[in-house]
Formats: sequence, C-alpha cells, structure tokens
Amino acid sequence: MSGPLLKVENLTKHYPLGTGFLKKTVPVIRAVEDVSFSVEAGETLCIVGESGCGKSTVARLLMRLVEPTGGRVLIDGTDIAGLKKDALRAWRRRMQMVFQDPYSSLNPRLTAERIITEPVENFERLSRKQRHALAADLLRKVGMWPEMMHRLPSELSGGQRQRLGIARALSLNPSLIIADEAVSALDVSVQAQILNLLLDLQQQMGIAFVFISHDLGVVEHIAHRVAVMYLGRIVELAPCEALFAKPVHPYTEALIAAAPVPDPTHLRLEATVEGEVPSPINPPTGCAFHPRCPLAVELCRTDVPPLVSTADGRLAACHMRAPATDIAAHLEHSLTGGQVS
Ligand SMILES: Nc1ncnc2c1ncn2[C@@H]1O[C@H](COP(=O)(O)OP(=O)(O)OP(=O)(O)O)[C@@H](O)[C@H]1O
Repeated sequence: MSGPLLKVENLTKHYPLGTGFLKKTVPVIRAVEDVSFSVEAGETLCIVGESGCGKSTVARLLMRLVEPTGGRVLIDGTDIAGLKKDALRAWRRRMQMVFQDPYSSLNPRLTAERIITEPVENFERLSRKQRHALAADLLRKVGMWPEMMHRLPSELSGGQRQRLGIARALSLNPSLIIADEAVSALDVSVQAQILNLLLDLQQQMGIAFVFISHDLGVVEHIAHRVAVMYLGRIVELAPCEALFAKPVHPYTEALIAAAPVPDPTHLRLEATVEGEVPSPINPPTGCAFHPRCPLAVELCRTDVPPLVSTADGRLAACHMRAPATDIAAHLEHSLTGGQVS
C-alpha cells in the first residue's frame, strides 16, 4: 500500500453557541483548529493535551460521529465525506472505536457473546454455532475465558469489561482503532495489562491506533509518535522517544516537566501546567499558549506560529523554538528591539 492509512488535512470543528438572530454571526467554541496528521498502517499515534484541548473532538471527527466545519479525513487516500452507502459500510468495518468508560459503553442487558458479535451481525447473519465460535475466538484474543461469553457486563471486572470493548472493536478485523482515554477509568495495574494487550494485538494483527490520552505515562509506554494539542491545535508532533528526550515546544516541555514518568509502572501521574487554559470561545491572539509561556515575545502575541519541520524531523509550532524560515527575519527584528508590524 502506498501512502498513509489515515490522513487528516486541516481538520476544524467549531461548535456554535446558540443560533444567530437575523443572520447575526454567533460566537463559536473553537474545539479543533486546522489539525493535520497522518497514521501509517500498524502505527500508534498518541494525541495528548490538557482537558478541553480538543482530543475527543478529533476522535469523533475521525469516526464521523460529528461533521467537520472544515478539512478532510482520508482513509487510504479516499475522503470519507464523499463515501456513499456501500463504501461507507466498508469503511466503517475498517475503523473501530474503544471508549473510555467500559461501564457505560457496553449494553448492560446483553451477554458478552452478544456484545462482541453485534458489529459482525450488523453486516452478516450468523448461526448460533458461528456466533459462539466467533465470541470464543475473540475472548481468547483479549485474554478471557470463552466461558465468560454468557456473562453480563455487571458480572465482569472493570478490566474485563474493557477487554470486552476491545474484543468488540476487533470483531470486524479493523485496520485502525481509535481509543479515547481507553485506560483512564482503570486501576494502574489493570491499565498496564490493557496497554500490553493492545501492544500484543498490534504486533499480531498489524492494527494502527490513534490513542487519545491526557496521561503522559501511558503515552510514553505505547506511542510511536505523539501529537501534542493545545486549545484545538497541534503544537508539536514528534517520534515518542525524541519528544520525551527533548521537547521543542514550551508547552510540551511544561507537560513533561509536570509529569516525569519514564517508568511505565507509574502510569497515573497527570499532566498539569501552571496557569489556566484560555477559553476556546475567545482564544488569545497569536500563539494561544503565549499567556502561559515563559519564552513569549511580541511576535507570539500577534501571529499564530505555523507548524514547521525542525532539523530533527519533527513538527513544532513555536516562533521561538521552531521559527519558520520566512518569518525568521521578522523574529530577529522583534528580538533586537524592532517594532512588530
Ligand atoms: N458537542 C459539543 N458542543 C459544544 N461544545 C463542545 C462539544 N463537544 C466538545 N465541546 C467543547 O470543545 C472543546 C474541546 O472538547 P473535547 O472534549 O474535544 O476536549 P478533550 O481534550 O477531549 O477534553 P477531555 O480530556 O476533558 O475529554 C471544549 O471546550 C468542549 O467544551
């Protein structure tokens, strides 16, 4: 296959606040702003950032659970917005989602067998025997006993319920799984088991993951590449090791400094950075991080920094640490006391 499995181009989602009276423009929540990234087959891209930065909205846009205000999502080069009936069904088989809360995302009235075979039965009729065999196989894949297929979600532990959610996602042999805070509701030791299960499944089945988390310990354990979001935008995108070893964006640096968790057994420390996240309704001008940034200069207050490639092959949006060549002269001018135009 040539090209990435998933390509996201300039994805934007604004939620209007109320309806416009007499066509008056209404204020919007800028949940996702001009987000672009790609995911290769078999790769794990983690999206990390503080609460409210737009991570879950990206997940919902990828799954077409909400419509974008702008931008495109391409699977194997095909724009999913243009897919009609059959192609849309085929695409839905390839992308599955695992949710944060294994308690509320599983139907409490269905047995484990019904829960995990339901996605397949949306596409084809299964005999009792086929359903049984499929459920047993999927349960084994996620490290559960086939006998558990007769249990209701309330008869399973939190970790088992999340395994069930993963088995359900695996049932259609997806190429890509979007996992939104998939281990956040679990105890630390169970988190590690589920993360290791996902890594094993990835190795065996070549599944790609978009893994959304606010927990840097989790991210460091499983990511190949990491996209750091701040107030709806990606501010840094880098290979995992490089990001943790030498963050470029001051926000990434602050996140990592606030949660120094290189040891995967300490998965629970949460990222916090000094100061409040500004409102996505009225974000700061220029770089949205400038009110909290120790490096901010006048240019940061006036111009949104573009996401540019740095010498070591990552992307960063920072006037100070990753100046775009065409604005480098502008920056030098402002640093040397010149007026920002
Ligand atoms: N359906 C909606 N209607 C209006 N605003 C929304 C909606 N969904 C999300 N938002 C807003 O969009 C912004 C991004 O929310 P989102 O849930 O994507 O962030 P997040 O990074 O996933 O946060 P968390 O980690 O707390 O889930 C927030 O300001 C949120 O209040």
